[in-house]
Amino acid sequence: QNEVAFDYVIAGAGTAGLVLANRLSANPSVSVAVIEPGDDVREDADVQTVDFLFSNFNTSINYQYPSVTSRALGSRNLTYRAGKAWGGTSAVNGMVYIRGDKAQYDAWEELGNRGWNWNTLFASYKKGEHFIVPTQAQVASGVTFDEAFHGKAGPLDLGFPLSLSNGSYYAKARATWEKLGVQSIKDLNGGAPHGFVTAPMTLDPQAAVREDSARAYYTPAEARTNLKIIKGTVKRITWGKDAGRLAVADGFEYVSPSGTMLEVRAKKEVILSASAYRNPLILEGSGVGNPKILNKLGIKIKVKLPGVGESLQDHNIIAMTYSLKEKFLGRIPYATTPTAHDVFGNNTASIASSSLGKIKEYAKQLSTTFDGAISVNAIEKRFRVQHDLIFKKNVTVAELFPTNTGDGILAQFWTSMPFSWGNVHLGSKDAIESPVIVPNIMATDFDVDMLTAVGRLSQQAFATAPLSDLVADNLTPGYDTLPLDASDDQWASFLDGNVLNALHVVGSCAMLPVELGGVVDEKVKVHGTRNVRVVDASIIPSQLSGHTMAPVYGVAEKAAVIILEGK
Ligand SMILES: Cc1cc2nc3c(=O)[nH]c(=O)nc-3n(C[C@H](O)[C@H](O)[C@H](O)COP(=O)(O)OP(=O)(O)OC[C@H]3O[C@@H](n4cnc5c(N)ncnc54)[C@H](O)[C@@H]3O)c2cc1C
Repeated sequence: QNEVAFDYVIAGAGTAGLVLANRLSANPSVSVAVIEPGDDVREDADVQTVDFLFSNFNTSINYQYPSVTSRALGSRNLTYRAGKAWGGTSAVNGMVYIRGDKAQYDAWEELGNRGWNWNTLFASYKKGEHFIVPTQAQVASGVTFDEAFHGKAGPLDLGFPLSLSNGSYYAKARATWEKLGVQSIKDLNGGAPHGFVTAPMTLDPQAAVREDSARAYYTPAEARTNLKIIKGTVKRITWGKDAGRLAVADGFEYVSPSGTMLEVRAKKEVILSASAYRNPLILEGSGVGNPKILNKLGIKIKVKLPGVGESLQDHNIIAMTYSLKEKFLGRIPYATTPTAHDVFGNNTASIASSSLGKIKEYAKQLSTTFDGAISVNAIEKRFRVQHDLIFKKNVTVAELFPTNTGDGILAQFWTSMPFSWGNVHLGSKDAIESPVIVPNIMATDFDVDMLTAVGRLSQQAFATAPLSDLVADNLTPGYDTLPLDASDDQWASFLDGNVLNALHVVGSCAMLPVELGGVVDEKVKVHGTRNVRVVDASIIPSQLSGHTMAPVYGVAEKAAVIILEGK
């Protein structure tokens, strides 16, 4: 029992982990095991429902990781969440599927990852996707789409809920956004998401069931005898004999549900797909990371890799609530994705130039936050690429996404490419369940200005006809607290008390060259190792607009091909 061997052993049966499990085990002569602490929840009613309203929060299938307190947030701490189940976070998330801008993917290649660009990822997306063509009734309720952007033969169902709101919300929101200069677009998943549109979701519309990675990728592979999910929590990588200067993994040590420590052997490779929060903990526990941190924790160094756990990037989110004069039934998944110009208007050029002038200062600050783990120059290079995306390549910089609460609208909005990044590390040698997360959000004036401007745009939309015709009142924070003409100071204090992490976390094991703070190379292999790969949100090197689940599926599809090539 203690010495089972498989070709590939994957830590985590989450969003990415089960894509790999399916693709790697497609060949019956390749054996694959996945170690996962969560359960099979494919028949759990709270998971299946497509009426996501945070129903899984604070349940046993939802990790809640408190961050350290943050001075920039008036000493609040934040809660980071993720799914603990087969399917991982895809089993508990909001199901909204948005890929982001072409130029954001091309930047991955510009940063040193050959072959990782929009064109290759677009092909991976389509390979994984089973697009369900909307019904006439859905089209009548505002669904538009471009079939050329979608795959038809993949395992992942993508569609629109049948319970789309049939009231006047869509038409009014669309007209208001057009009045504000944001045009409606047909489909936001072709690399050009700028506009207003109904967003697709990972679901089976007819059955009204969530499509998570367990249903999409594990169910069709379940009968394979060469694929096994083992219940347990990976603690560390076990090492064999080095191959020259490269460390060689020979398996994982993991904790069984009864608390026994067991081992599983990997004949070829181990793969970490345990999330952006947990992969750094497994690497550090295995001696891969920043020597300063490992020494403090009393962990023997196997591979020096200072980028492990750094550059954790999220979106910064705020929600306001509005009561409506009419009640709507059903979902209103309408995304508005503005560019910097939509957000800053005539101030765009001056904000572009003042923030560019401060880039070095931002990089210095962040390098200090990271205790020098990534150099000022490396961060500055990454920031310049991001700044160009925002101001030269005109990618979308924010998203405004309403949710129908039944009584009114939860108007969420977030910024997509902040310059304040955090980190996540192991707190003590054995604390593999408890990431120490430093959020460091809102640490630059640019991030505050950007979220303020997006917030003003959101307020303006709800105050502009014809959408405003539906609005009865702004319930939170209320116009007394934050009037339509609120000053910068009023906004700053509102943000201090209310900004949250959007749970779109990437970057803690970034796919980048070592000099830029990278953890894996373009073959998704941990630098300095021969056979340790990382595949999930943690390797995404720079933030995308939209959400993170779609990118994780695309990344995992592409990574599976690379792994099978064996390079
Ligand atoms: C509440 C919420 C709502 C969201 N809504 C959306 C949305 O609408 N659209 C969108 O695109 N994105 C959304 N996201 C984000 C998105 O779902 C995630 O970015 C994405 O699913 C992450 O995939 P992953 O493979 O990186 O990690 P996960 O899917 O989290 O998989 C990690 C897996 O590893 C397991 N694991 C953890 N530790 C260990 C260990 N030590 N050993 C073995 N296994 C381990 C976990 O149990 C889990 O199954 C949301 C996130 C949250 C939390």
